[in-house]
Amino acid sequence: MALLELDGVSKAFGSLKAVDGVSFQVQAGEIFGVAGPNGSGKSTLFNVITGIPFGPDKGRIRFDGTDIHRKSGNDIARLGLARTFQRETSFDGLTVFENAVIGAGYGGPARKSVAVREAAAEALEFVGLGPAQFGRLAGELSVFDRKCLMLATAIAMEPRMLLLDEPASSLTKPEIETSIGLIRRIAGRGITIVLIEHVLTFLMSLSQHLLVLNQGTVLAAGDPKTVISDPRVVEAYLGTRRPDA
Ligand SMILES: Nc1ncnc2c1ncn2[C@@H]1O[C@H](COP(=O)(O)OP(=O)(O)OP(=O)(O)O)[C@@H](O)[C@H]1O
Repeated sequence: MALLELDGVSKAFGSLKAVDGVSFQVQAGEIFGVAGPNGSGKSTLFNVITGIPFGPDKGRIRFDGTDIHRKSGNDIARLGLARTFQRETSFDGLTVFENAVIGAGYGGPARKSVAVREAAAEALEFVGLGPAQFGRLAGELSVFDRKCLMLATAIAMEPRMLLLDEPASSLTKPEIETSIGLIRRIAGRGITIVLIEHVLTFLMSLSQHLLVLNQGTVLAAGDPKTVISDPRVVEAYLGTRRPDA
């Protein structure tokens, strides 16, 4: 059974159909890539799946067999579905450790405070933010470290599925390489990953399945190599150029 199933999901802003009748399935254990030109509806898709900040207008979304399209973001997170955001998002006036503690306390079944603190510390060290960083204010971190903190906060929730919205944006090439390794290690923890990314090489090196959105609808989906060779994808994504970057 698929871990995540979307069936005819739509979200409009006034007359703009940002997501328009989208259907797909994500299997447990895979890394599933989502690509598409600017404004094609990728982030809106994540918003409606997670209910943060809004759910869909129409359609059905099932997570591990449970209908989630009418649930609150809070309830969806507690079922084991976490997300990160395109922009580095943290409580900048709190420390690195306090941010991760919020994630650890938010998801999963109620845990004792010692277990919450252990989960927070483990998640931070997992992403490379060691104890020396725990007391720093989140707002003082570099872009890369803030992205790592956002990942740690999500991992600390111990989700079954993690939705990553452009984790490589604003990163240098070496940082992108580190991120690829980190995402593989997150998948290695048994967390199913859905990944939005503009950098196609990043998506290609990580994804077992690839879906391309265009103007809110699914343009192509399937094996990544087949999908990026599809002439409709080449045209929609990069004009007449081959999508090689
Ligand atoms: N809250 C909102 N209110 C009004 N319009 C919105 C809102 N959020 C998104 N849109 C519009 O919906 C469309 C899809 O936006 P979305 O951010 O989902 O695209 P995207 O594929 O993630 O784009 P990008 O790659 O640039 O991040 C765009 O036309 C956008 O302007």
